[in-house]
Amino acid sequence: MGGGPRTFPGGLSKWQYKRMHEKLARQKQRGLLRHEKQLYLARLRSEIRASRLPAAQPPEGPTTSRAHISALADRFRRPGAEDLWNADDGPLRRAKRPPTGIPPAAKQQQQRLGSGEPRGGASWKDWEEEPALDQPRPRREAIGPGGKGPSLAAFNPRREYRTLAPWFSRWSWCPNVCHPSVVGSPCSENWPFLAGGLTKFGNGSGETALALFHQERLYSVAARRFGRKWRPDSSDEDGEAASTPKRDLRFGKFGASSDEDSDSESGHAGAIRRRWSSAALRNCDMKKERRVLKSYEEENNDFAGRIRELREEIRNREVLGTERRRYESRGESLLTSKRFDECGISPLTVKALTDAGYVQTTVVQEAALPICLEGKDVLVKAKTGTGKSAAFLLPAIESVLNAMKTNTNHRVSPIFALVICPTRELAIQLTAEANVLLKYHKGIGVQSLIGGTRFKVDQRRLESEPCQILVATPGRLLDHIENKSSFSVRLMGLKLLVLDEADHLLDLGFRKDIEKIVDSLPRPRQTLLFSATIPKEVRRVSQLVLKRDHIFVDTVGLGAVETPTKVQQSCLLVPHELHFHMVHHLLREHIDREVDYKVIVFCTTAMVTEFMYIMLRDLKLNVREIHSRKPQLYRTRISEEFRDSNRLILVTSDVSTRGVNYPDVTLVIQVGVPPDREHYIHRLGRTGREGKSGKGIILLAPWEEYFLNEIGDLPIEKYPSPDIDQEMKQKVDDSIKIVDMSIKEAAYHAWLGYYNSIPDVGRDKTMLADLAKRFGVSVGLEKPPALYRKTALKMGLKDVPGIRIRK
Ligand SMILES: Nc1ncnc2c1ncn2[C@@H]1O[C@H](COP(=O)(O)OP(=O)(O)OP(=O)(O)O)[C@@H](O)[C@H]1O
Repeated sequence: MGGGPRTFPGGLSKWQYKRMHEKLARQKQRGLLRHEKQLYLARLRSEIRASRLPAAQPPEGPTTSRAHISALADRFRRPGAEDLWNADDGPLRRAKRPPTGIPPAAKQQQQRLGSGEPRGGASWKDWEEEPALDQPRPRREAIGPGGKGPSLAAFNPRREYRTLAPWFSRWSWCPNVCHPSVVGSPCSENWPFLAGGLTKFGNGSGETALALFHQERLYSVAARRFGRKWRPDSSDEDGEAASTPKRDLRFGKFGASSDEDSDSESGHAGAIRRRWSSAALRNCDMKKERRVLKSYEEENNDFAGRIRELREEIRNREVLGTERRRYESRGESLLTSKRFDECGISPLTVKALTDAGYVQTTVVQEAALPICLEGKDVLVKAKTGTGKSAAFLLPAIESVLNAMKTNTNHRVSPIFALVICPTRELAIQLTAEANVLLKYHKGIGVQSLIGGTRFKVDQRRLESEPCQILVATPGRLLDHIENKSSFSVRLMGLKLLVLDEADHLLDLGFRKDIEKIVDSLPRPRQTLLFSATIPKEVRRVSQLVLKRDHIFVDTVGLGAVETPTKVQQSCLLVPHELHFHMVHHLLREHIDREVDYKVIVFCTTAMVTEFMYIMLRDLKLNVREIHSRKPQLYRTRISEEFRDSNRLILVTSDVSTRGVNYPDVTLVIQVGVPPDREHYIHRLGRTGREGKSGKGIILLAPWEEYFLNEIGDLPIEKYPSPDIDQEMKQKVDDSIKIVDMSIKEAAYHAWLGYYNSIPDVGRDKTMLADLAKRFGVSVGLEKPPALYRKTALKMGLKDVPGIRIRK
């Protein structure tokens, strides 16, 4: 006889029980197959629909190499695209210049101008003469003409880009930068020959010469990507590039994943051209085609046209520059003179906006709305609290209105607009804001799909109530896509996708989920990406979700301060042992000064947040907590309470870092290093919203001071170290004592895990263990609590002195 019980639940015999389970498994399998089939059919239908609407499709068929280069160049010419340069883009091609330091094309241009020849006739070949490709190239001089500064030929982007970028941006925002009156500008100091050349032509021809210079740089990079044949002399001053084996003919540098990079086919006579879909991020969505390289000159002979385009672009930049200066001269007032009724949005939406007190647009709304409403893909960067939410919700509503005109015969309406954001609080807030804007649009519904609620309840709500706009967090959204075929079918009608806090969503933590989600969405759609911070790496990845011809709207500006100017920022260095005392002191001080105080205290982890909350509550402060370990209903209730009240302190973790709009926050305290610069900016951005003033203090232990290098460009002052009187210190110590030992231990473990994940700290495990011990002492632990062996192994902390392992 086999082992195990002889009777099974329901009085079934072993075999009956087994058969019942097999039957259930078969049913499940069938269900899954059915689901897959539905998904497959839905995709087929969408493909067929898309093929019947050729105008809405991304361009098909092989692209010429010229168009490819031109597309690359286009990206580089967009305002703010300077930060797309890779560190290894290589040096510029050597430009042959007369000793006067004036570029040859510029010189000819000058002559043509003198003789009345049109400016647009300058040829690319005039500008540069390339030595024979297989000939050894002369080593470039390090000093520019006249020995005064670096020459164009000596320009090494790896080293010089940081110098050049602010100059470029200043030039791009300031049409007169090359005028003789600004000879002392960075342009003339760093690039005397260029500035000299440009000033001689006055403004207009300076533009052309500079455009040529710009184009030279664009094309040298494009050509370098195009293949070895067009790579310029790679030996730079330190000879590093020359000694490094270069990868040959390769395309698709933008955002190529590592396995794409290691494609062994590259490096042969034919180049592999890769075309990314605008919708999906996976390899399977990539087409490979072989083709023979044409000579570069053959493909680039319409230079007059290119120059005209570049001049057009420069003019646009000047207009944007004027706009920006106007904005700055208003003292960063949030609102512009443009009203919503001039934006081309539906009158019913305008009515709802007026009811909500929105009459004029904010700077970001003024800049982004027309482009979004045109149906273009957009990447928008604007400071925290400047009204980005409305800037994407309004186009979402418009796209639903447009879609509903043609899609009327559905029993359950498709989801036309999908907004994805990283946290539940933000999703709830956006849903509420969208509801306000939809006040007069009967029959259009917005719903949220977030974790922490019951799947079945969500499902019923989605099916029974109107939902043309969906605001979701990635995890729960993916859950529905993977487990509910009818939901995936509804998404097949999608017209607009928005990623709010896009940099965070495209960051490693969320990237996989976002890839899967984007994969399951229809391709002909508009995509909008919004954030207050867009780091360079994310900018590259974002290009895989956006169409090639997307527009980058940057209301912050390259090199400008990314934080609200009216927020006073300071930093306080205090040993760990005094962190909690110091937080209490800062809060007391602020409460005494501000009648209607509203403070957010950010802690590194959920458990440290809980510890801080219990301690401050015991110290009789009016305090609330929100973190990931609290149930969703509780989080929502506290979030609403904090939004609507004053004289309250919210202790929270990173769940409140991004997007959440709590009006009139007077102080933000950040305890410990944030995971990165972006977190610092977003946390700080909870105050000083809508152009109001506020204060931010970051409290660090002396060993955490290294983080200040990451935010060194922000206007942060040193906070004078306050004295904590003995009586207060004793009170805080007493409150620390009353916190439950299990919470203290959990806080220690969480702290250790958090700092272990920060590369700058987690590298040196012995030091980390020592610092964690000090943190443990600061929360009242006499000795560090033991870790599970498995956890210690995972964290690389096994056998590290100071780390105790549970027996
Ligand atoms: N046109 C407008 N007129 C008046 N107030 C506005 C306007 N647009 C937005 N606001 C207000 O500005 C505040 C900030 O808006 P919002 O939350 O959209 O900022 P955000 O840029 O998305 O911030 P974050 O980067 O933190 O997500 C909100 O209180 C909102 O009501």
